[in-house]
Amino acid sequence: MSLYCSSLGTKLPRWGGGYDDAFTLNHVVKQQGSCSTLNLSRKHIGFVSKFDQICSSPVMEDDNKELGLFCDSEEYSKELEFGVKAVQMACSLCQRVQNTLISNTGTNHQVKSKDDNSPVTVADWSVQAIVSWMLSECLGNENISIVAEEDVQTLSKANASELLEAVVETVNECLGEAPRFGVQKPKSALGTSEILEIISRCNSTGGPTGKFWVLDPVDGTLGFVRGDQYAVALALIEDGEVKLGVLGCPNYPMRKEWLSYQHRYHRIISKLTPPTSETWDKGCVLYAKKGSGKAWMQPLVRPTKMFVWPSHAKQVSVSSIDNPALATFCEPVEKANSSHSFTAGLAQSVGLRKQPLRVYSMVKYAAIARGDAEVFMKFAKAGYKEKIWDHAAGVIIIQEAGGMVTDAGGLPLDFSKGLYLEGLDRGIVACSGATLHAKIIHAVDASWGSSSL
Ligand SMILES: Nc1ncnc2c1ncn2[C@@H]1O[C@H](COP(=O)(O)OS(=O)(=O)O)[C@@H](OP(=O)(O)O)[C@H]1O
Ligand SMILES: [Mg+2]
Ligand SMILES: [Mg+2]
Ligand SMILES: [Mg+2]
Repeated sequence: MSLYCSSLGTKLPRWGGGYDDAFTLNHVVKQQGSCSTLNLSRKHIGFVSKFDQICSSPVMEDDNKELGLFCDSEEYSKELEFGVKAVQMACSLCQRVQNTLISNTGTNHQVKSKDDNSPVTVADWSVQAIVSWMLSECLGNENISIVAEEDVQTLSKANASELLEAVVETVNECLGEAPRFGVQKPKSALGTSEILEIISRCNSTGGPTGKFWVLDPVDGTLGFVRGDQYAVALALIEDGEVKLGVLGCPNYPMRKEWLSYQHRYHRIISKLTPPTSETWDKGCVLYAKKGSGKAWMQPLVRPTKMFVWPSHAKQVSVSSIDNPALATFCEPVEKANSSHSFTAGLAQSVGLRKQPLRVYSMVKYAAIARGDAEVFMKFAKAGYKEKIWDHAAGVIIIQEAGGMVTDAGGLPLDFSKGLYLEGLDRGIVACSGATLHAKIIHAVDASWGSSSL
């Protein structure tokens, strides 16, 4: 493997490991055409200048070994690449399904109700099939273990043949597009039993050891069926720690103010910018790798365009606002999912003055990571156990973008205990910075006793 370097980057303002004299080495380009950015501390600066001098000429493999850095920076790089490709493909699938749902060309069989009355749609199962297929196909069948939200019980029922047919058609239509994302499509269309097997293969139960993926195929399904915000969330966990997060937000608006338009949003946007417009109006995929100190955002791949990894990514970081009066806090839309009255009390005691931004799905995590909001709080009813797929991708992306995510006791969320965030203290608090976070944690303690939660 040869590496080429074209420029020495800027001094980093912040360095996760505590170094204050670190640099970014930009544009290290592998022969295969994939790029990465490395963070180098003072002790590596000799190599940086060496790279700078040999600009555009190959670095010998021995140099790479000596640096010992490329191994680090390349850890999980294949997983990240195919995780992002899978989420990009899934977003494109979801957009098609949501368009048919809200234009009423979709029929009732595309949405079902689960035992807990929450909705599940053709898109939830189809995305789970696509991501499961992609990861197995591109990263090797034997290594893949996936924890995911959906199972095939409803789909396999005798009276669900129309639903199953719709899933098979949606999955194959999406796979037909695989070459646009740099992935070979299957030689022939996948059959019904194959698709059921691919979906049900995502039956890992997580835990403290080993490597597994965590997938929420459509997070905020309620928002999805209402033509509003939703997300596709994929994370990689190893030995109980989230290592990668990828969050697709197909309806994330170009202007943050439009986040609060809720279901009216879709109609407004389609009037302002018709889908044929050359200017892309909405949608992004965010991703981050543990310990990199960076989170990235890509636009969604436009229909008919080719996806080239990792081009067009832009770094995102959290807001610098730490004055509660200027901060925006977000929370779930549904009162059943988080107590609006408890967070209203907290907001008042902390001095958050703006109206809460109620948004479906992990788009709330995306809003914090992009710097469009400063606080996210969720306080579910007593007895509700938060699932790992509802948080893993969002947590790592906020952390790498410079923010903080803990439970209401100030402890990190524990992804090592299986399907649930066992031991979660009261609720989840995500903030752009430590000042706001400390104020909220303090306020929770002060008002918890008098709450009805
Ligand atoms: N009772 C209860 N309390 C708390 N949380 C619950 C509850 N029931 C479900 N869920 C999970 O909430 C996920 C959706 O969260 P949101 O933040 O999008 O909520 S909201 O729709 O905006 O109200 C939702 O994710 P999806 O099922 O992927 O949409 C659920 O996993
Ligand atoms: Mg969810
Ligand atoms: Mg879901
Ligand atoms: Mg669900």
